[in-house]
Amino acid sequence: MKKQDYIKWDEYFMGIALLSTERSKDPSTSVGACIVSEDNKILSVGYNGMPIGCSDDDYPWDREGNGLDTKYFYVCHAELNAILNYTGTHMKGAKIYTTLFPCNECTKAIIQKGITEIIYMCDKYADTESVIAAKRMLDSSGVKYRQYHPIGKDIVISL
Ligand SMILES: O=c1ccn([C@H]2C[C@H](O)[C@@H](COP(=O)(O)O)O2)c(=O)[nH]1
Ligand SMILES: [Zn+2]
Repeated sequence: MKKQDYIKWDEYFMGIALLSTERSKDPSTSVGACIVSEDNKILSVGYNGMPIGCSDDDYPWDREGNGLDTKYFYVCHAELNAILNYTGTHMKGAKIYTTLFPCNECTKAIIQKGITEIIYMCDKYADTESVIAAKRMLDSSGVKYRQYHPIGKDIVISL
């Protein structure tokens, strides 16, 4: 008889998005994303981080202060990184698993690449204009989104 306690696709891909957050250097919000084809093949992954050549040690991670001294002008978002990291030809009909609901800028890129479903974990910025705008664009373009609800299974990875 086959093993019964295997994880389903949602747990597998959200698990990879969650593992990707472990690469983020953001001290307040680590985000991970995993893009998956229609037939459940992983196309790309990403996390929020500074652009190539912009040292994690030289650029700010602050949330507040003078705009140029905060992270917001510099950090590349997880979903955008996952899209940019993809080396294949197309991602039409793909799904994106992300640990945080995408902002309006990531949402534009998601729509333009032909991704048709967003599975997100946390929506802590639901009340912000960015996420309200994101949902408006998703609704207009017919991109589905649904929240992932953890099943309460702990998986320990010993490294
Ligand atoms: O779509 C998104 C929105 C935000 N992020 C990243 C950008 C920042 O590194 C953090 C948010 O930091 P706060 O301190 O919570 O403001 O999340 C992202 O990757 N994708
Ligand atoms: Zn974003």
